[in-house]
Amino acid sequence: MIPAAQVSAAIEILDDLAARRRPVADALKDWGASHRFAGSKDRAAIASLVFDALRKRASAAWIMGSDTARATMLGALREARGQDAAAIAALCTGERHAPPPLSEEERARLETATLDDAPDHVKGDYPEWLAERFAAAFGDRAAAEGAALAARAPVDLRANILKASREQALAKLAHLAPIPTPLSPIGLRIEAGQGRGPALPAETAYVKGLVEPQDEASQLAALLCAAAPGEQVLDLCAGGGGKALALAGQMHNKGQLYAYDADGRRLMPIHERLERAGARNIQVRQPKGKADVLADLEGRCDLVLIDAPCTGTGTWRRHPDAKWRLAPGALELRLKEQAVLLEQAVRFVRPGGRLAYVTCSLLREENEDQMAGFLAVHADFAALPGAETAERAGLPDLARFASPHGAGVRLSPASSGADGFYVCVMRRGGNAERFPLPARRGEG
Ligand SMILES: C[S@@+](CC[C@H](N)C(=O)[O-])C[C@H]1O[C@@H](n2cnc3c(N)ncnc32)[C@H](O)[C@@H]1O
Repeated sequence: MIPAAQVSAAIEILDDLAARRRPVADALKDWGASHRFAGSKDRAAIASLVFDALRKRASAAWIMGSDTARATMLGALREARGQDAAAIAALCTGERHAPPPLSEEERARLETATLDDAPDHVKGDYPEWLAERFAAAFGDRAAAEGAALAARAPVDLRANILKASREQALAKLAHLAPIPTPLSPIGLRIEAGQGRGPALPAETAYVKGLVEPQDEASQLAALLCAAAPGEQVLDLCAGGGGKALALAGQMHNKGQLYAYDADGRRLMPIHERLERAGARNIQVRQPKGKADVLADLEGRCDLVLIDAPCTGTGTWRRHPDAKWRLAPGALELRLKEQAVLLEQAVRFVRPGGRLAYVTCSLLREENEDQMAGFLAVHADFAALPGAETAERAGLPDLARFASPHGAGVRLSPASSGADGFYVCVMRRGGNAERFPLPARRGEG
């Protein structure tokens, strides 16, 4: 397909999304099924255009003065890809499946429209209903934070230190030109291009378990829990096991990690991942109807991790359709689930043990406010200041990400280049001496 035809296809898919309000992956899949002539490179290019249009949906519509699929795509070619009016006009010839030519108004807008007078939620490409919450989280940096969440994300990998050091993983993947991540001592980064990312499942380093895909912020969230070899750890929301695998690495396969999730189906990928990673200290606890499958862990855990269900506002770079599909009701639901989980976790934390609460959200209600609510009724828990959490995890550089709004550490793409994440480690009253010092990081 010629590039202009790819743009036409992207506009068609954006139209479909607007009409049916469904996940972008479904719309792309359906388009592929009904256009079998399109090869994998074309599909990847079209998907990339659609994703860019979704990332910049509000700002593109603002500069074009319209929120039709065509206007959004044309505006995004400028806003996301830096194409000028002449380059966009050259695509819109109306010939051979190309979009129809630019109207005079479209051309003028592409040449001169600016975001100068746009409100923050347009400058930052986030939903208007979240404007107040972004302002509460970031003050006058809300638009800049939103804009960073509307950029493309790099591909981050975690070196699986059970099998290889970061240096060894970098060498094995040298043909992909990875660089070390700036904050995680075990991360590798492959910068984002416009096309397809690396075909990771075909890489020997991946097949052999030397690396796992994991955003740098998610790696840091696990590292900040400072799980130590020999500990008893419960991952209460283990899902596909991303954090559990990182924790097993920290523990050097020593001690025991219990991986549980209320939704047993979400645990399914974990078994194959454990195998590949060579993680031998993880016991998967599958939910079994009403049975209390974690009863034996009561009061025994050195560390309980809640990787909580959340709005995912911190991961919008990777899921740009999610920000427009997020509804206020979903936020309310997540807040309730988080509060329930915090209560459920309490019974497993031994005196002197830690409770780590993690979200990939940037909203205060899901983070600092949720912690304040919990701590207000659990006097036996105390939040470690963000700087101390960083220090104890052997990552003193992260002290600068201590949340300005309360307990915990907050990362965002604008502040750190990684996804948005929030981590709060709390200690339960008791023998503080037993809080172990972290193991040395990065050992192969
Ligand atoms: C953010 S995801 C976990 C991601 C996972 N830890 C990872 O790193 O790949 C949140 C998980 O919490 C689970 N969950 C929600 N409520 C729960 C509850 N009350 N008890 C246990 N798990 C719950 C969901 O099923 C979901 O898999």
